[in-house]
Amino acid sequence: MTPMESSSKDNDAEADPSTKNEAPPKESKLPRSIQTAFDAKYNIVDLQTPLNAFMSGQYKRSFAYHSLRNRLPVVLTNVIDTMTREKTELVAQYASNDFEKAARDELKTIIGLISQLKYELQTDKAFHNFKGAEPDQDDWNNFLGDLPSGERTFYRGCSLHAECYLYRKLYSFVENSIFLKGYDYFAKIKEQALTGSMDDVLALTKYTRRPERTPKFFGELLKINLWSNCNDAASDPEAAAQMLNLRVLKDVEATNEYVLVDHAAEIWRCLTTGNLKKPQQVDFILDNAGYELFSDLILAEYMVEQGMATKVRFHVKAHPWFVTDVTERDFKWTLEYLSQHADYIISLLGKKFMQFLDEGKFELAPISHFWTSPHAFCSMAQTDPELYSSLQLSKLVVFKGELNYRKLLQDVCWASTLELSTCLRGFLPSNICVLRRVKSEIVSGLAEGSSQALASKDPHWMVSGSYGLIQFVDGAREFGY
Ligand SMILES: O=P(O)(O)OC[C@H]1O[C@](O)(CO)[C@@H](O)[C@@H]1O
Repeated sequence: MTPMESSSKDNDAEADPSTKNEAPPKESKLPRSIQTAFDAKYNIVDLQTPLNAFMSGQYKRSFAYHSLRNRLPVVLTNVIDTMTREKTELVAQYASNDFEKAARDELKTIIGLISQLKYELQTDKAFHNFKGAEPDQDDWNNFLGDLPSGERTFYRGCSLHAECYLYRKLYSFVENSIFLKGYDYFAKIKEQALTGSMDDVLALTKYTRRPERTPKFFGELLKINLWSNCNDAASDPEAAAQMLNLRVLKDVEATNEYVLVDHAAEIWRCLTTGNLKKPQQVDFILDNAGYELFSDLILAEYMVEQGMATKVRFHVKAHPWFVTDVTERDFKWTLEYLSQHADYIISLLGKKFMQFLDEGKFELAPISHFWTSPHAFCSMAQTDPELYSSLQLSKLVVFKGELNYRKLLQDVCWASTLELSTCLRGFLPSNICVLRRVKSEIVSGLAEGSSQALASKDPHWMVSGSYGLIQFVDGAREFGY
């Protein structure tokens, strides 16, 4: 992969190789000699991701390398374990008695395909075309075909492409099966993410039953929402303790020092000015299920009840994705679960959300394969003009989480001081809001000197998940929205 040329240089990226872009090496379990042999074999260079380059596994000191080497193989192993563990249950659920043996054999084949995928990941093999009945097959195959030949493998390519490819391939095995179509190997993890957080859910419910229409309270809700993205625990124990959901609710202001950019006032202004008699739609590009989705629903409820939105549209993933991302089934399951909960106040709220859905105050956007494609968002207007136009109808598009952020920034390590609006490279269907915990070396819009100061305080600040961003880009300034 060729680093993108640019004259601008982020000094902190150059100053100390042990700071800005270093992955957390302490999590590696491999002896040094084996790692070295691996690195030599696959041309891994002992560098951080250069400024203006795509994130890629070829840079050993990057989070991308760490993810490909240590995290993604574990994801695949866990899926294999889940399928093996649930074999009997799955066969009973998906095949009638007559087909039990055939279903068992198919499951075995799928497990074999996943092992093969893991092997390809671990030996930096080339991406393969999709050859089944995938509805988004043409788009994927064209995309893969257009990649420069040197960027078609897991470690040589942009890590956004590699990760998306991995999750898409994984689903294709189930999707192209005879018996297991529709099976979500991540479903139980997602359900547990909610059922295991009911104390947090109850606390947030109580916290938000006082309808304060003030910018201050709205700002608090944005922060609560930002920190609700907690599937990857922060590595800094002090920060981690601060970000526990209940702790956040106890004292939201105490998390301020971890919010690196806070554009809450602009977001408030965007939703409370203009012709409020006209219908006003807000779109949420969702991230994770569990407590995070619950806090999305709470934020959306607030927007609707305070007249900031007449409708909130939720965009979900077309299939299991990045482990905990919300699919349509997860969304509906969540509302169902809440509405039937034994706690009266939670069940009332669940029923209220369902009623919002019936009344059109909440809406599930049509399923789009764009969100599970490898494309950066700057290509949306060309690759999915329909989706782009539908977002143009929105007053505000809220992008949740790390992966959406990486796609907004094309997975490029821009200089940390570059404005978000510049990094979007023309993607601006409407006003944009970003709520994101920083988990990889992709960032924008920081004040001069800020990344250097953070790096000297915590060398892992970019990958720890301890810091967050609440960013806003004003679509009106560009297009008179
Ligand atoms: O759920 P989120 O916030 O999108 O985080 C998932 C992302 O974070 C990472 O764990 C770190 O970048 C990636 O593997 C993945 O892109």
